[in-house]
Amino acid sequence: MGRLAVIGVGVMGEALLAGARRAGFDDVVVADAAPGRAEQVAQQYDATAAPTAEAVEGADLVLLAVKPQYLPEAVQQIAPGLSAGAVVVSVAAGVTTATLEDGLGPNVAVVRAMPNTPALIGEGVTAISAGSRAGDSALEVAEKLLAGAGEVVTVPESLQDAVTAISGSGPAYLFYLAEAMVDAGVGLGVPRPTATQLVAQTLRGAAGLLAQDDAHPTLLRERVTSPGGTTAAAIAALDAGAVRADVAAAMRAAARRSQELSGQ
Ligand SMILES: NC(=O)C1=CN([C@@H]2O[C@H](COP(=O)(O)OP(=O)(O)OC[C@H]3O[C@@H](n4cnc5c(N)ncnc54)[C@H](O)[C@@H]3O)[C@@H](O)[C@H]2O)C=CC1
Ligand SMILES: O=C(O)[C@@H]1CCC=N1
Repeated sequence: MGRLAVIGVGVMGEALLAGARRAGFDDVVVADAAPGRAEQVAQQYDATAAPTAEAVEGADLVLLAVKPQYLPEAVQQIAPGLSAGAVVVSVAAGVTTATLEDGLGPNVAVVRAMPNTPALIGEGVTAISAGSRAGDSALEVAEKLLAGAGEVVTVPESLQDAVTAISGSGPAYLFYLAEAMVDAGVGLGVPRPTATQLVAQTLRGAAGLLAQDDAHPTLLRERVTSPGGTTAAAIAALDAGAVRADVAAAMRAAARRSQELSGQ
């Protein structure tokens, strides 16, 4: 599998590193700008810590997991040390493969990826797109890396802003819904720990039903909704509050922000 370098081991870098270890990558170097962070993560995942510029030396595969705002600096640091033919996978929201290719030079293949935080428990989903110099073998190696963190789908880069709005930011929408449900449950008199347990297991169970073959959200919702019953009353209140339109507006805002980040 060759050597993997992970540049930036914050929330997402650590989640994908855990996945990479599960997928069998056993020669891993990690770097982070925060003092002591790389050493701590290296110890936890049986990897080696190195400064950013040195971490990529001899690496066949490089995972870039720093915030978009800090990416130009990280790219500048790693470009001189990259091996010819290395594959660089970036998870930075809104940063195009063209921008990365400009900064990294002509000798590497770039793959843009949008993962999500359930990667932490191997239940993530990542959408990947090939840059202009990334052929099938580069996509395959990126897929191997990311498959340890969950499912992987390939999309044209033109859809990256949209998939960021769906699955990249998506877990936050569900946590937001969970917070609202717990608070409302407490408002209805249920103790907070019990309300939290009920909401968490309801989301887990509903997600399990949705993940079954041929599952359709509309049919699943209809199965819960008895004529003249409690669910019908709840859904009518959601519709009166235009929640469906609000979800669409929220996702358009996320896609727009992803696009804005491309211009920065
Ligand atoms: N958190 C999420 O749900 C998702 C995040 N992403 C993307 O993942 C990237 C990382 O996000 P998070 O992990 O949430 O951020 P984070 O802030 O938790 O981690 C970023 C890490 O990069 C380190 N860093 C910054 N500059 C560096 C440099 N030059 N060399 C080495 N390390 C450096 C920071 O010290 C930090 O530990 C972002 O580009 C974000 O767009 C993508 C999908 C989902
Ligand atoms: O909020 C963000 O910008 C990152 C990208 C997708 C999820 N978190």
